[in-house]
Amino acid sequence: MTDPKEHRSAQRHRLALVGAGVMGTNISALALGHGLDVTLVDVDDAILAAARTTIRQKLKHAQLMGVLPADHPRGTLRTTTSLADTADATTVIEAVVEVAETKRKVLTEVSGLVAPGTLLISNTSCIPVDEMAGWVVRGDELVGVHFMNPSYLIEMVEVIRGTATSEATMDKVTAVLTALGRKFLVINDAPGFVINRLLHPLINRAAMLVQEGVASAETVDGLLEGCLGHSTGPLRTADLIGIDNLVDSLRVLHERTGDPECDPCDLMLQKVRDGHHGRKTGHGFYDYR
Ligand SMILES: NC(=O)c1ccc[n+]([C@@H]2O[C@H](COP(=O)([O-])OP(=O)(O)OC[C@H]3O[C@@H](n4cnc5c(N)ncnc54)[C@H](O)[C@@H]3O)[C@@H](O)[C@H]2O)c1
Repeated sequence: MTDPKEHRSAQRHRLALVGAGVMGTNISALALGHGLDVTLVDVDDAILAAARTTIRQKLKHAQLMGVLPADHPRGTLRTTTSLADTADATTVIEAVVEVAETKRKVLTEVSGLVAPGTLLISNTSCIPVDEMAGWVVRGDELVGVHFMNPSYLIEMVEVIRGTATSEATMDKVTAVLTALGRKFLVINDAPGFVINRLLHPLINRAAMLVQEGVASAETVDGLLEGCLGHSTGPLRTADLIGIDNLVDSLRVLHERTGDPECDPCDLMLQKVRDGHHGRKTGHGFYDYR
């Protein structure tokens, strides 16, 4: 049975999510499944209609996998194209594309709309929190939370504390992540944080091996799964993340670290030009059609 205290705690949070793509739909399903009401914002109604279908499928999947609180009443989903509808949220999660200019616009506008004390989370993959803190009205209320994909299946998240992030903000993010049933580890700020500073160059290198004809995608993944115990190889992971998002994230990393391993390889760039972005378009390193 649902613990009434747990349910009341979920009702205390009003979540707004900006960006209804791969991660916006993942985090919405996680939140709704844990009883939190969600306002989901994106730029047009067609994206929001597709997102509603995806969220329904993800909730069904999460339920079948037994990862949602049993008998927990679901939260309510509201979708909108107006950022002004984030104004009454207690927490806003930004999950738009990994392009600094887009994140800057959204974060600046949202931070001007919400009341002081509203928790601002960015689901950034690589853009440092300190960089984003300069774009918002109250940098101490911003924190990075790197939710994993699929968000409802992977319990652990990476929390990035910026230089300005206050203790009160850390208390609020702890409360939200607890309501979402997530475990977390806190790290200091840096481009790509821990996970993507390690994962993204690995994926780039794996794609380079395919590009150079050393091995097929299946073989690269098969070796990392069979020899190193990865649950899914780097190229299947690339298809799940979205190759367009990976290329954007690698560019962010390359610009900010100068690491040549983060310069996106030709094969990934070609896949983006061809519209082969991975699972979300039906084709990437593998065919899903
Ligand atoms: N894909 C992953 O596995 C993954 C994992 C962790 C973190 N992230 C990060 O999460 C964020 C979102 O990634 P994604 O994979 O969901 O990207 P996506 O491309 O699937 O979705 C991004 C969404 O943002 C929307 N958007 C763009 N500009 C907007 C605006 N001004 N207002 C409202 N919505 C806007 C787009 O229409 C799109 O629906 C990125 O920062 C990414 O790096 C991604």
